Amino acid sequence: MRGSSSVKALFDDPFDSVLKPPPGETPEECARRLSREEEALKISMAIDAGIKTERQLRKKMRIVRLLLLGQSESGKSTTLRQFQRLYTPTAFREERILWRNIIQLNILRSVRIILDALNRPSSPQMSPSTSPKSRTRTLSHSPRRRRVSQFGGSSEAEASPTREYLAGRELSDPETDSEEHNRESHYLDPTNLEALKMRLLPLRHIEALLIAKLVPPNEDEATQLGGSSSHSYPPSDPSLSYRSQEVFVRPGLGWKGALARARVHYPNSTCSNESDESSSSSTGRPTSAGNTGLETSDEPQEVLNACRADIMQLWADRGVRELLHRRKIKLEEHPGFFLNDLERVTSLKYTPTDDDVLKARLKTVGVSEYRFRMEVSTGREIGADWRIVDVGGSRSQSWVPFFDNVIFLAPISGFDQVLTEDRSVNRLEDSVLLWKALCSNTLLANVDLVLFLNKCDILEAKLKAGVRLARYVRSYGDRENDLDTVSKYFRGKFAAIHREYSPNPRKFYAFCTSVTDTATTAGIIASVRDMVIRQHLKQSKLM
Ligand SMILES: Nc1nc2c(ncn2[C@@H]2O[C@H](COP(=O)(O)OP(=O)(O)OP(=O)(O)O)[C@@H](O)[C@H]2O)c(=O)[nH]1
Ligand SMILES: [Mg+2]
Repeated sequence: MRGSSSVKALFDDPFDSVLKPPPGETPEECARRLSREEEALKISMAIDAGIKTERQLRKKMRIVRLLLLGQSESGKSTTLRQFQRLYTPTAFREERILWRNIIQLNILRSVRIILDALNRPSSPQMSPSTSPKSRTRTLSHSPRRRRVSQFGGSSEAEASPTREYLAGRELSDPETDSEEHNRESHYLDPTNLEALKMRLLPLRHIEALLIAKLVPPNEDEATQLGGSSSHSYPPSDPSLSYRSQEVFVRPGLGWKGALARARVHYPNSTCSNESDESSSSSTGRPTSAGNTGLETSDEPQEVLNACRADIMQLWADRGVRELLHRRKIKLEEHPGFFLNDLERVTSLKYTPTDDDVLKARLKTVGVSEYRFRMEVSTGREIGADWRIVDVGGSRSQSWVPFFDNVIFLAPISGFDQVLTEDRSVNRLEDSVLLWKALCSNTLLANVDLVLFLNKCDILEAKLKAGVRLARYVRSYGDRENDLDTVSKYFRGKFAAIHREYSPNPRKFYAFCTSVTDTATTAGIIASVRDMVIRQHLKQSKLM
């Protein structure tokens, strides 16, 4: 069968009929035809040569592949944004407006944390009625649990949380009392507090609206509410599970596109006062209705603007500050904290600045690759095409093993904090373990590692506020408790691990960074870029 079909194929060659000379061709016609064919062949060969040259050029222009690693909240996506800001400034500027929705979500999260603290009874050991300081002089406290709505709306307005709030009036705390803040702040009257909480109910609707806007329809799993962050260490109160969920995106779903396109229709848009914990995030999630939605695209900003005075009053309230302090909730240290910028960020004409975009928090889950060609000339043409891979931080080490360069981010300010995903693990300890695993990875044996000892600004603020590193890192001993000494100490420790665990001797670059700071980070990123390009040139044997 096979033989007969191949013989048949020879006779049926479609080229035969097309290429054979036309019947009755004269010698002159034949000469003209051959000349035309020769010309066509020359053109075809020129095109082939062009393609070959272009291929060779592309081969020469190596693609820079850079991997960002580090635990969740270490600053990987922020570092990526810094690259974008520096080397694709036009795209970065154009996308700034899309971050407004993320910043709105960040504000809503902060407000939710405060309201949850107000609505939620504390654990017995944290309550003022049982804390040693207050045992003799506060109101009695019932730890009975109640159902509360996400944004206020307590069904038992006079239950224990309000009492705890009131109890704060009778307590004095040296840390909060001495602050300048106390001169201006005062305690809200309980009735006013309840009224304020009610006025903030529309925020619940707005949060659901924004989540729907962020995620296209039918992709419910793409954006979820994850755990809380920035718990103090050691975890003194296991019941401190205030609802501080966080929105996160999976890569490749184009959340920016979704934000740019979506108008949202919320079927039951009245703000109910029912106490349903799950209503805003999952079951009550509004559905996107493309551009036919009822809401204006600016509705979240309008609502935030209308609630601005109330949010400011809530945040300035002395009772709230004391309650948060007792619960060890350091809101200012949470990523995406904008409550001190409310006047500006809730104005109707607000457009995020570069700094706002870097400060905003949007958790990444999974592995996302950002491809770009540097808009800004680097002085060398080679290595203009970059692929930066941002591995959504988790403690799992499922990162892609083959990369030319790796930046590892260790947020050294986390020495007194625990991980969001495992509250029994200290953040610094986790970073050290990840670094050790990275250094000893044989697949990355020939890759030079870059270490960013990140969040140095937060570290400095902590040290200046009197938090002693030696309390958490015993080996630190009685060295000076200042940024310079502490960062040198950390650098030495990380360098020693690198030396000990690297399969082969290799170079090691360490920088103390605050990647939200544009001025200092620009220089560091330029050095990293040059270093990465140099390495590629070396690998291409061009140097
Ligand atoms: N103050 C300060 N904030 C920082 C610094 N680096 C990052 N942040 C903030 O910390 C938060 C977390 O940073 P991300 O870049 O989202 O962290 P990530 O490593 O990508 O985290 P995942 O997406 O969970 O893996 C953001 O709100 C940043 O603005 C820093 O050096 N200083
Ligand atoms: Mg990220």
